[in-house]
Amino acid sequence: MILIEGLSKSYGTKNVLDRLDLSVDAGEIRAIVGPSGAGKSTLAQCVTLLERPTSGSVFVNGVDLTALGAAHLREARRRIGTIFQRDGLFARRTAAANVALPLEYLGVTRPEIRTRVGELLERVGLGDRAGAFPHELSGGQRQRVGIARALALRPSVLLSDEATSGLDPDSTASILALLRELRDDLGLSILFITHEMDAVVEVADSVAALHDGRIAESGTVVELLRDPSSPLGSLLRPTRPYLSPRAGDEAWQVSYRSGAVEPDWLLRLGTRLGEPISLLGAAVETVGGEPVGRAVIGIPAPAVEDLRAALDELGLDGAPASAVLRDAIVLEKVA
Ligand SMILES: Nc1ncnc2c1ncn2[C@@H]1O[C@H](COP(=O)(O)OP(=O)(O)OP(=O)(O)O)[C@@H](O)[C@H]1O
Repeated sequence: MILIEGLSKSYGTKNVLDRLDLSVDAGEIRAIVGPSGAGKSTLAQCVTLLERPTSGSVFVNGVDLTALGAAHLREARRRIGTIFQRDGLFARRTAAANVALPLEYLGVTRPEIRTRVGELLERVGLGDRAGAFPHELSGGQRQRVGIARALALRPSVLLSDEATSGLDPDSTASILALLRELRDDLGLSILFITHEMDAVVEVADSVAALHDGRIAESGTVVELLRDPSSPLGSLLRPTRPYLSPRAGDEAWQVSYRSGAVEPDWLLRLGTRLGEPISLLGAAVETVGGEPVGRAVIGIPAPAVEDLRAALDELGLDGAPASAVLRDAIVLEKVA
């Protein structure tokens, strides 16, 4: 697991990370989001200590990397695999030879390398492309080779910095599925840095938004999506343009508090309030196996007073749509 405590990083007078606390458990994918320049890559580099933190500690599997000397740090880094947006493969080496590289550096014997590389390429679904050169592979396949290479030294932690950025939707989906497999099969702690909110919802268990070098908001993806007042939740699944409410109606955003919401809740709400409720927009989906739903509904003004209690009875949370959208826009601008 990764445990980051009070991590600060400055470049000269510029404070990029400011007393940041963060953890990623074994078998957890934790996403880090934030706009360009928020410090996401700096965070990844501080975890491997490629950038030395100005202060604070980085524990990987209980060992404080900041306290290690050069030799022990080199050894500890083997437990951390990294994948980046650019696959970083050597063009003149085959897929197999690229994956073999970390093992060669370590002096592993040739027969052992052959066996291990075969296993790794199978693991990432490229068992039949061992002899292919990078230019003969698709972007998604090259990224898979990069992942196989990152796994060569059996890391317990994987840092993924924009690994799906620039890939086509199919390749992105296959890389995300592979990351989930690695989380589940190998129990990896995966720090997943991205600016792609759909990828976060697709793959991450939890997510933290970086803002001014600190965590502005964090939580499990499902919790955030279920919280109608969460700016990060609204950033993950932005409310799409919705229909205008009828004259005299107010627009409210509601969300499922749990998976136990009855599918005919809209009808029940109208009956309970004795007023016609209109559906202005909705998205209901399964995230990490959990039902998650958000909708914008139009409520006749006289019914608003009873609305919260009625929503509560149905297992729904609600907030005026304008306030939720305003907060989300603020977070998007500042984060
Ligand atoms: N070696 C460095 N020296 C000085 N400043 C740096 C250095 N590396 C990063 N920075 C600054 O630190 C800030 C955070 O950069 P970082 O690359 O971590 O952001 P990011 O959130 O990963 O951005 P992006 O999404 O564009 O990759 C930026 O203002 C950047 O200019």
